[in-house]
Amino acid sequence: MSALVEIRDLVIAYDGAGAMTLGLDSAELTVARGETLAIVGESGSGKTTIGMSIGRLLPPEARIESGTITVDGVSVVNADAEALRQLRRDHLGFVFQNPMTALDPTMRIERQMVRAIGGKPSRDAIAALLRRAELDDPDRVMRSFPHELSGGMAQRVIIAMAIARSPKLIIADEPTASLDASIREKVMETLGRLREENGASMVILSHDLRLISRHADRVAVMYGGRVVEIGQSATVLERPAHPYTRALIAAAAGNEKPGERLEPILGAPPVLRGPGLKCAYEPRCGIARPECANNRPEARPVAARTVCCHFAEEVAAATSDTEEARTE
Ligand SMILES: Nc1ncnc2c1ncn2[C@@H]1O[C@H](COP(=O)(O)OP(=O)(O)OP(=O)(O)O)[C@@H](O)[C@H]1O
Repeated sequence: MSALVEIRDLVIAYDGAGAMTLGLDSAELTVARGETLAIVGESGSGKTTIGMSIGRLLPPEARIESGTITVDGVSVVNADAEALRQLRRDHLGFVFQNPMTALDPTMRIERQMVRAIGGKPSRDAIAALLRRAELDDPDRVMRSFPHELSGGMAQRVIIAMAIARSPKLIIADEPTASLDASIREKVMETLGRLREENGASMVILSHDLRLISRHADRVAVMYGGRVVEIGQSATVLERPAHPYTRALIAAAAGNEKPGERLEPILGAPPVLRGPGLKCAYEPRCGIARPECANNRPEARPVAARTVCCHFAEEVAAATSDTEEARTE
């Protein structure tokens, strides 16, 4: 069966104050049916741009320069206003980072749920949906205004809204980042369970590598507006083949050994003013050679994943040696 989402050679530009910035530079991504795919990368790598491009929910200053995006075989790039509305309403569900800004502060939850479900749902139907999102006093929640709920409860309301029309794809942008650390895992579990019950796919945009290692089937690592490594979560996160993925893991909180400090990634991510002609990571890369500054690496299969690095075999071999030494 074909992939649910296919993004090919996508170039998106932002027209800012006097300068053009590329948000995506020939990005490629597929989301399989029923899978959970996490997109990771530093701030500015292009996660939001690629995630929001799936529903063409980009700000007005964004332009799709070239490339294709299809969801369930339908072109998102060429869709007219009505087709787009239908796609967003019937096939996509969104969970954003901050539930308090996603909810309307002036409206009780019941009315907001009615809008999300569509038609004239009964109170029982709304209560059942809230209960599925593990809100055990749905009557009280329905009567409440958003500010009367805790952050975790508000995010569960957003999750209930996101799955209300049984979407084929849930796009979750840092779904637990604004929540208390103690409830993040539980909210993620609810989201994952509802995704599974609905047979939907999910794309999670996140900085939290530990969270996604537990909840994503595959991981796409973005850098400089491209997916530079993509594969099964365990493969990519335990034995990275791109030097940037390796650096991202070494810099991730929770990965420090006792008495050791995290290794920050030196330098800053690029701000792209045009299509890259070389490896965008080259100025920060510890193993860069002249070839990296002269030729842009294209995506290719290496050690059971797809990676854009001229020296991916070398990185993969080094990381699997380290992994073996650690498990011996
Ligand atoms: N509205 C905008 N106007 C101009 N440039 C933008 C705009 N939105 C994003 N960009 C630029 O596009 C590039 C990709 O940004 P994007 O927001 O997609 O990254 P991100 O990985 O989602 O970052 P974050 O984790 O901070 O959300 C960056 O260089 C960013 O500065």
